[in-house]
Amino acid sequence: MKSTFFELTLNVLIRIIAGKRYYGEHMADLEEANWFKRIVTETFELSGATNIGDFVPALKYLGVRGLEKKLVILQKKGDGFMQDLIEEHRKLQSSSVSEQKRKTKVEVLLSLQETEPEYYTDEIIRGIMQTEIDNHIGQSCRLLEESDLPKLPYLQGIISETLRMYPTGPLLAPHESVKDCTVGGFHVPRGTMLFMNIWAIQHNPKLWAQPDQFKPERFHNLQEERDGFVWLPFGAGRRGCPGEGLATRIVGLTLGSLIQCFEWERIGEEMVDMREGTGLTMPRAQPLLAKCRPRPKMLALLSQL
Ligand code: HEM
Repeated sequence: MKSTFFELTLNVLIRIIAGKRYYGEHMADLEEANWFKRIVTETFELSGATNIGDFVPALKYLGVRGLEKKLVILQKKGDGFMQDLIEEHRKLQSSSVSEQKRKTKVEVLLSLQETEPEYYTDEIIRGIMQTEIDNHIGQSCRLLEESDLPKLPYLQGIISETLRMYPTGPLLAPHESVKDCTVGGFHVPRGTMLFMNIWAIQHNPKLWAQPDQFKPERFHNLQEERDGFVWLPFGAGRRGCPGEGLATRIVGLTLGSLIQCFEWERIGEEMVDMREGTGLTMPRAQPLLAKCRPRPKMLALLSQL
């Protein structure tokens, strides 16, 4: 499932950015797809790595800057990739682009560049595109649509409960205090790096009844979990995740469609291994393998896709 979901995620991102797809039918250049995949994979690997220089600053002066050097090289690769996309769109724009066509993000940014060239430089456009990257019923005669999601509270509960027990970013992103402050009686000097252990908050038995049990129904009508800062898989506040709306829709639509269209089974008698591996986004220790077959009632619809 991991490689399939990875390809889906890359397709969603590149369709928003440049209006093309890398996997499945009507795919663009395979070499370009692999290059994009490598940049995204490396970004996650390097962002999850510990920079020893952050904890022992003296090492920086001794020249131990391995991670920093790798990040600079990665930034250059990302810049090159984005610049190629910008050039490709420029060429397309100068040929004939129908006004009716829905615009990709690069097209919108390039048209802004025409009106405000001082602000929307190529460098700014590359930065905006990359931020997006760093950072998605029953059996009926139609496929699940985004507009169905608000009517599916249990599906939403499954997603919220999964993000409670297995938060993708268990320590959120590192934050730094801009000035001295006092939090819960503790003095926090300016420039302190803060990690929020949301894994611990979301498993705290004082806040959650039977925290180690998977109970999607606990989220039924429970908006206050969010307001009480006890459910924080997307962080909160000004530096909270700007992709939350997109992510919850894509995850809801993907999971809902997989349940709607297929019957799922484990590959053997053993329960699914839920142990956690290491990495920035808390991957599974063992990628998920599962068996699926189309639901008989969905065969006709699936064969038309
Ligand atoms: C299930 C999917 C996702 C989860 C669980 C998630 C979670 C998070 C978390 C925990 C943070 C750090 C927040 C903090 O430190 O307070 C974050 C930041 C961020 N996320 Fe997401 N995210 C998801 C999907 C996305 C998507 C789809 C995008 C963009 C298309 C995105 C873009 C970003 C960006 C740009 C930041 C940095 C925000 C900043 O520093 O101001 N995320 N995300």
